[in-house]
Amino acid sequence: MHISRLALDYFRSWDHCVLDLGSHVNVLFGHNGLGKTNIAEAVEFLSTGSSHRAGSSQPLIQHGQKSAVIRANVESGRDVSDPDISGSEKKTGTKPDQYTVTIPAKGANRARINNGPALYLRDIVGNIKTVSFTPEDQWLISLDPARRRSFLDSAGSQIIRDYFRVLQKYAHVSKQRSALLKNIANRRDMGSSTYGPEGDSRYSGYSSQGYDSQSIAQDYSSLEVWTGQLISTGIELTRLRASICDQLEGPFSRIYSHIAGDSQKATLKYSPSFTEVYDFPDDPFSAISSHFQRLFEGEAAQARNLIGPHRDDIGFFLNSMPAREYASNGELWTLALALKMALFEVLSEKMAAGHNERHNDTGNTPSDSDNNFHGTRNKPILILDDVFSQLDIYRRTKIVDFAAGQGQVIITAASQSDIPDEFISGNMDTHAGVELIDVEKVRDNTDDIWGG
Ligand SMILES: Nc1ncnc2c1ncn2[C@@H]1O[C@H](COP(=O)(O)OP(=O)(O)OP(=O)(O)O)[C@@H](O)[C@H]1O
Repeated sequence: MHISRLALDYFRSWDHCVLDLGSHVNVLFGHNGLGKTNIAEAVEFLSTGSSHRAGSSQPLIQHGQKSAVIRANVESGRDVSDPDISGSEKKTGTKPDQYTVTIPAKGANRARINNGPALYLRDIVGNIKTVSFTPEDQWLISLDPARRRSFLDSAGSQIIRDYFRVLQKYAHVSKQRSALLKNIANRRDMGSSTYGPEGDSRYSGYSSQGYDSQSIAQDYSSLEVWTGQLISTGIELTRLRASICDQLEGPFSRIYSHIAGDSQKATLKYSPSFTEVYDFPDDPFSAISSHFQRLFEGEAAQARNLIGPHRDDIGFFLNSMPAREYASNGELWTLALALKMALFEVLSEKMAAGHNERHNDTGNTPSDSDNNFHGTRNKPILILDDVFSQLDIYRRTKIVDFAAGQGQVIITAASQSDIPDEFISGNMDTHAGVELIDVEKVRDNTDDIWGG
């Protein structure tokens, strides 16, 4: 799988840009602040529906614009006999699929494949598989849990088809519930006297001033509804995340030992907020519901959801010791590299399995062109965003070795001298050549030459 052409309109610093990419190594170079990472980020967003640099899609839209658009021609080497993934027409050639994603300042993100119907972003997330290595990886294991959740979400959205939908639903429910808790907290603050209609202890703490018993009852029943939805969606998300961690753990441990030496044992452990999903696997709902009841006073006082998958984490252990507390900087880096490489391996296996399934379904044997494509077709796109200037020679070599013989690789660097020689000279075990892309020239290219 690779992107042969990428076009951006009003995406971050780009007014318009059209960029042709090669099927193997693409080196995007140019001075600081030119927009290289923005290009890599657009590919990441197309793939995962999120960006490791932004908590929402708002910063992706150029200042002052109403929307941003990402378009990509995606070559997946689909057979002539494979159904068109947009469902709109039967393909008769090997034309790429054209993906278009529109990110509006207001309203839901929209997507389209070829001339198919308008879709939601969630309908296409995970179709284009990518794994990004970024300078921020050095903090992935050691700093705040939000980074590890973001990794889990990016991995989950690509490994499990339904993951992104469940994640979006959970985010929505969690936002509604915390807004309601804020209302409750505000109303409680409106006065000091305690109000308890018909002596119902559930309402203790509510103020009687400016807040009638009907509103209190309404708040309370809304809270029960949102709590129920938070629990059921949260259980679903927890189970999906547990499955993602299960799938990553084996490759992660093996790859870490391969890099750091056989005596070094690294493990990872999913640490869900809803521990009840493990403690009461048959019926976690009632146990979590009781937990929420016990937390009500705290939630109302702090006006936020105190438990749920938005508090999840992954623990990393090195020789049974928690890596956050014991690992050296170098080891933390290596753990992150091994984690990303493990994701790459899991995604490659999924792609190969999907490819074989399609052939089994159609009864077709792979064509010659398919066999030629096979090496890159079943590999995610590898994004190496400004990593080489940050890495020591040992880890640089590990990444170079890893990228050799993979599918499409998109590398960004401020200077060509940051790129290891192996990439520039193209003497790796490559399927195609190396494209050197001067981003300054891309910036100059504002004509709309998108041809599809
Ligand atoms: N929403 C936005 N609207 C306009 N400009 C933006 C927006 N978001 C980011 N930028 C600009 O994009 C530029 C950064 O681009 P990017 O991070 O891609 O640079 P880079 O070429 O990767 O640089 P470096 O080599 O320093 O990493 C900054 O000048 C920033 O101000």
